Amino acid sequence: MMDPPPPKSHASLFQVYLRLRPAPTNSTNTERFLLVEEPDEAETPTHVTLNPPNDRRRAIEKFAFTQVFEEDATQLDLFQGTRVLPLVEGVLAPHGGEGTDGLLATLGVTGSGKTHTILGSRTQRGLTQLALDTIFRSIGSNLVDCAEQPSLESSIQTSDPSEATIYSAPAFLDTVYNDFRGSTRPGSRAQTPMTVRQPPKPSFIRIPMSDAFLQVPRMFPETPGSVRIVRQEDEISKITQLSTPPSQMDRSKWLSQHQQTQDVSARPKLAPGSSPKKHYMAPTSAAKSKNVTKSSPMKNDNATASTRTRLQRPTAFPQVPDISSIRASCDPSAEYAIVISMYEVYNDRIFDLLTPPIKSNATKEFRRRPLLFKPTEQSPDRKVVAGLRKIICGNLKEALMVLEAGLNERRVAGTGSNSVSSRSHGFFCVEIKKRRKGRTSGHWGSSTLSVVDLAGSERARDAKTQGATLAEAGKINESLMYLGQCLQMQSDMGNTSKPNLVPFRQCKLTELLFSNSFPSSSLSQSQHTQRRAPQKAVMIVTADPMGDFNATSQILRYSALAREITVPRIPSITSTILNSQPAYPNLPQSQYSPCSSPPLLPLSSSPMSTRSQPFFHPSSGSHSRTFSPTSDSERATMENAALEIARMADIIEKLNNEVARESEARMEAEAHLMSLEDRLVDLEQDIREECHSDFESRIALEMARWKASLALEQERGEEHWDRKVEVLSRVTVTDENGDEEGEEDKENVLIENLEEENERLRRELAVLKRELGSRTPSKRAPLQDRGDFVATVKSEMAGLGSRMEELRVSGSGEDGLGAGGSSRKSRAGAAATTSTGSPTKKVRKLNTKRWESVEVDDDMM
Ligand SMILES: Nc1ncnc2c1ncn2[C@@H]1O[C@H](COP(=O)(O)OP(=O)(O)OP(=O)(O)O)[C@@H](O)[C@H]1O
Repeated sequence: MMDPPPPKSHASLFQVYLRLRPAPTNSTNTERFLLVEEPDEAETPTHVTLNPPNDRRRAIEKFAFTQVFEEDATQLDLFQGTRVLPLVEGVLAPHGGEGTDGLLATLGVTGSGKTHTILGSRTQRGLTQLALDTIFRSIGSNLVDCAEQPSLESSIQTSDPSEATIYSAPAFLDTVYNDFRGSTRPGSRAQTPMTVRQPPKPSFIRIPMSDAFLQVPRMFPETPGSVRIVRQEDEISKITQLSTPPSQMDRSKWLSQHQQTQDVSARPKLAPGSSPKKHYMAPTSAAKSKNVTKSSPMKNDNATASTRTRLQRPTAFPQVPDISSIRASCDPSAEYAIVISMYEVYNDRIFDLLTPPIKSNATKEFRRRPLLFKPTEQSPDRKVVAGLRKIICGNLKEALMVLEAGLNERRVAGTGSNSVSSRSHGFFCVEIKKRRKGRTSGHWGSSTLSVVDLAGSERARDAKTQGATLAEAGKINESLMYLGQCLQMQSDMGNTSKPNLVPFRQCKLTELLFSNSFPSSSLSQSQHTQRRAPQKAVMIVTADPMGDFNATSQILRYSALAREITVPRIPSITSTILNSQPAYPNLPQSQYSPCSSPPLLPLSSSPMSTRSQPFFHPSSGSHSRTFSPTSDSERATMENAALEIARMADIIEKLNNEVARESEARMEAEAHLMSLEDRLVDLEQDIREECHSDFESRIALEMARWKASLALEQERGEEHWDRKVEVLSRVTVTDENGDEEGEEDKENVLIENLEEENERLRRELAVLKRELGSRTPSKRAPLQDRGDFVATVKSEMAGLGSRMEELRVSGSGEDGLGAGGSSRKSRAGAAATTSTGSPTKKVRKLNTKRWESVEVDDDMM
């Protein structure tokens, strides 16, 4: 017998429970590969054996869990058996002080019943609803009332370490549901989504998300990947079972009431198993948004409120199982507030499920902003999901409606393995805020119960997923692989409080699940904040004992608290030989049985796998053949052969496992690659759009700058030309003045020259006269006789005379006094010159006296 599972008080990070689901009604698989080991009397089962179907050569594995729940276990059994109550008490902290965080998660292959366990079904409450019910009833009158104390909202907001935005439930629900307050309409939990024909996608329909609350159409605008798609047949079958469970009321009455409110008759009735032909879907939010006119009291929602579709108000929730007798203790000296938040981890990013998506300017699509898991100013030592929207709930109904609103936003899709398959890891967090009673301004301490519905691991081949859904599956499998590594590490280490031994920082999911499992060791821990106790965590592994063998065995391998592997039985011929006489004299006889394999050591390295007792395939022993070796040597040969066969079988098994692992890893890698490609395309698109808008804004800026500088240049150019023209005109005026003066100067120079000439001639004349006077009378020839002299003097005098005349004419023209025949022409020219000349121009006048005296002298001669 395998070692017992660790005691319940064992300090593993997670208590791990296994729940087996009943076979689905449409299951064709009849071979059961998971067998529950009979417990000792008065004990609950804790071990299961995994028998490979149709292949007796494969190893038989045995797994230990904290407890195993068989197919007939009810939701209440789970609630009590998985010890949810101590988790609730941990967060309520009945003995004062800060509470202990609790984590309740489900893990399993797709379709194995995780969501059913944690969130329930149409008729049954899940562990989440049961935990909420317990919390509200246990706190009772110690719960604060936001309606009575409006300041509560802000005081809780101030104490919240996660940069959250906090609202009261009525304010939030007003923006989400129609007629939240007023309606008395007898509602059913199963109102029919509006039907819309949608031919292009024939095999799926879109409906609101939760099984438990099918009546609500989508709250927020449709976003890629955020729709819940289910096969119509499932949906029809669900709808026909909605509202009050038929077991609780007369079926015909229920049906007639149901038909009144649901209009089911409008839809085609499907035979069981027939494929859907017509399709309906909830109206798109864009279409519905036109009807939304009521203004929202919530900040930032007004912009989006107009584009959001409101949900139909649920009026009834399942009441089964009834846990009114179960109550957790709470701190009577404290007052409590219950604050709910919801988020999902999708493609390794965290998205708030209670904040509506925002329309992107670039892509015009509604998108959620991913949130960060980080330390904040008020929580430097612990990472928190920062920036969530949190809702203060005053009663169970409000909490359930908030839960429903969030579930509506969670990503789910129909796959080959599950018609309503979760495509993200959903986190539902109930924060218990607590402070001393009567301290109206006191700080609110807080501890959280997180309920996690993990997405199921799946094989692409079985799930028949492709494109984005396959890529999602790749991400899901990858994160579950990391989770598996962490869980394996905890089971291998037995008890580990050392965070560095558990590789939980590899992805968001494991960070969120494990980071509160270790006591904070941060040096930066504030003096005011107490060192928090590590969270208490419960993991419920769900499995279908007749489902996918490979996927189930893989999940069991890494989630079980302990594991033992036994090599397959030796062929019956060998066992028969060995039967006749013990072949292993060193081992006790008690370890053999007539049809057993040799006592090979288990293969697992798990601490619990060191025991040597093998366990056997149920069918072994029934095929024995007798063979009697004749001698010792034959017997020895046969023994060796048997050992060799066992060794070979072991190697083959290992190789088979290796191949299975490798092909699984390859598929995961391929899916991962596809998801990366998708992200790359998205990223490229975003970058292109960003560049485009950036480029456009730069061009616009440059254009504006260019126009401004052009205008400036033009202005400067004009100014420049104006100045040039001005300078030119000034220069022209100056030039004109300069010309007149030059002309005057020239004339003056000419006159001076003439005067000098005149003077010279006079002197020459005087010299000649003196020379003449000093000669003898005989030699003295009259001047008239001297032709050369007379001619020279006469011609010079005539030249001088004419030039003088010219000057006179010019001077008289200036004065306007001159007149007479030949000078008239030059006077006109002079007049033309003086018209542009300076008015102050003065022409020097010839000394006519001297000229006249020359003429007198000439006459004398
Ligand atoms: N214990 C159970 N009893 C009755 N029905 C069950 C049980 N477990 C699961 N089911 C049914 O099986 C179907 C699939 O279960 P569920 O959606 O909970 O699977 P899941 O593990 O959450 O799948 P996924 O990972 O794809 O989301 C549902 O219709 C659910 O009602």
